Amino acid sequence: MAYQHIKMPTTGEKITVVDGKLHVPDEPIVGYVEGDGIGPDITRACLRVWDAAVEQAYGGKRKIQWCELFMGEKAAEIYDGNYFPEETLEALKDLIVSIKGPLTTPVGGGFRSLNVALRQELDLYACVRPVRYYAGVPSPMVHPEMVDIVIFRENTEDVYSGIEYKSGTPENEKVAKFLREEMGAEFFEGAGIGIKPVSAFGSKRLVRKAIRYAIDHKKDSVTLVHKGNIMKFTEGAFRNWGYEVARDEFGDVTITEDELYSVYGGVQPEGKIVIKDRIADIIFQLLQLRPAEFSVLATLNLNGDYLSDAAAAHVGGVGIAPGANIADFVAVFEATHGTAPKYANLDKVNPGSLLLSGVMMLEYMGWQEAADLINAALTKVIADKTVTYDFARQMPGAREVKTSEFGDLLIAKIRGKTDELVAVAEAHRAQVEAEKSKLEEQRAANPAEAMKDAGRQPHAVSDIMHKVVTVKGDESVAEVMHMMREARISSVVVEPDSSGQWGIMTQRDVMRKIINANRSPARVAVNEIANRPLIMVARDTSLAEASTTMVEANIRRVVVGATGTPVGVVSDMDLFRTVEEFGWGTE
Ligand SMILES: NC(=O)C1=CN([C@@H]2O[C@H](COP(=O)(O)OP(=O)(O)OC[C@H]3O[C@@H](n4cnc5c(N)ncnc54)[C@H](OP(=O)(O)O)[C@@H]3O)[C@@H](O)[C@H]2O)C=CC1
Ligand SMILES: O=C(O)CCC(=O)C(=O)O
Ligand SMILES: [Mg+2]
Repeated sequence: MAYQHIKMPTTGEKITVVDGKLHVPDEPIVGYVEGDGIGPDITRACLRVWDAAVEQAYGGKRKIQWCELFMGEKAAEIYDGNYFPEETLEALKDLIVSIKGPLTTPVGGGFRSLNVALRQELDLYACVRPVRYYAGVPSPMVHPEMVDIVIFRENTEDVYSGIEYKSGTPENEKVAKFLREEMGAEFFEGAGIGIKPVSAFGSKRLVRKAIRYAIDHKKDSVTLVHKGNIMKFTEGAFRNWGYEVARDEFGDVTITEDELYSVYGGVQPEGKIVIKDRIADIIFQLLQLRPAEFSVLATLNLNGDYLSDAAAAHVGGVGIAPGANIADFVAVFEATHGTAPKYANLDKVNPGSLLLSGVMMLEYMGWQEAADLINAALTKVIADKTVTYDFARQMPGAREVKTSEFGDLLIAKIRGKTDELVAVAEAHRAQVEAEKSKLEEQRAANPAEAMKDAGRQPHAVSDIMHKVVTVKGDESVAEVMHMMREARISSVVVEPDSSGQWGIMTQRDVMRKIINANRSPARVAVNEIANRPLIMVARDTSLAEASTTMVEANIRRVVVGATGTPVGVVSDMDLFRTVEEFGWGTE
């Protein structure tokens, strides 16, 4: 394509997709947009640091060929009032990987957000925002080092879809009339109306990406964040679709939080990722008070927007909060913050957020060595207490430096010794791991307590069931009695007989059919005294329904089945204990 104002570098090659994988040449052409407000200041500093890191890491063998693209106020000047020229969109698609500074959006009127438009036009459906602690960064938290999360925010739907009808317009009146007269909705006269579309397609592809990330980066959990108690068919559906993706597409590597307690006694099995969910309001508190319990969060668009700025505050603020907008391959990296107009052109703000977005970009390109150098240098410069105003005002004894000076200091570190810096990063990782192991030990020692602690109330049999122990029908009762005593269990499930019926043998059966009958357990096969057919209930059976089943069938335990196979058992004692522990009923 012949560009009007974009100047493609004459050296370097474009990044391509070959056999479903990103192919990055040694001199890739990468797009960048300066952005508005503080954008030019931070972009200028970062370009120098990224180049220095690449040069240092690869001794000149690799080099990024930058191509400036135009959006926002600079574009409007060059393209005669057009803030988002068509050729910028084409170049972003063509170059595949780009990075951008923040862009201004007017509030309450004016043009729609260019940032949101960009994400929708390129279908950059995942907004990925890591939030982690760099040693020495000022924080209002007691243990900021425990914050190590990655937010996967759905980036194309929700209330950001732009389906809004301004109060007083004919369109608003038409929609209001339809909602009132045909849908029976009630709301105040003259209300502005916004629509919140959330689809299975949009939700599932986002959660799929989050789970794949968790697998690739060995993360231990993915938390679905939603306000599904209130917005049942949008936020609640997002949660349900998230669990569906995990179960249907990643069933071999994921377990639910329910199963963590009910099947695995709180001990996370090796290689399995726990899928859990939390309601959106409480997640803000949980991230502050119990950050070690979270690693990957999957959120809808609005919740993710709020949560990423709030989470950033735990580890130094938005000045150090990076992000990426990613489709299947095309990716546009950008800071979490905006244009901070009061600081524009003062050479004052922290370039850390854009800088670390560039680190994510280098990782996306597979240039990990350059990314590591920047991470390490940043840790060291912060440890030296030479920081921009935002950190300096919170760090006693710090020396405030300008944006450009901060860049110079980073470059000096990148060109200096880095072993020491890498050791700091590793020590941090070890500390986070140790905290997670401690939590796991606590969960395993007392799952009910951990469940209560995590704010979870058991509702269904799957929340409180124990894993079933299965025996063969031709084993002798004596052998199975030994095993039951050692394992401290009061029942076993018996494999299907010739007619395909599962059975159960309990301590009570041994009392009634062996001891009372004066028979020798060594001479009797389990099949002879097992009860068939087995009464099985589904995993989502409520505790009240399970209790009714036990009372009506005059049995003391129910077996929980999934697709016809027993997976757990719940006894009357389990119900008793749960009610005693967690309380029950509303009257
Ligand atoms: N992706 C994008 O392009 C985004 C664009 N925006 C747009 O940006 C404009 C301004 O939004 P606003 O709500 O003020 O939010 P901003 O994120 O631009 O700024 C809010 C405050 O955050 C702090 N801050 C932001 N960036 C930095 C930095 N690099 N270093 C240190 N501190 C920083 C400053 O805090 P303090 O005052 O305490 O020093 C600043 O006043 C709006 O038009 C908005 O639509 C907003 C978010 C994202
Ligand atoms: O587009 C904007 O102006 C704001 C977007 C935003 O806040 C975000 O993506 O985090
Ligand atoms: Mg935001």
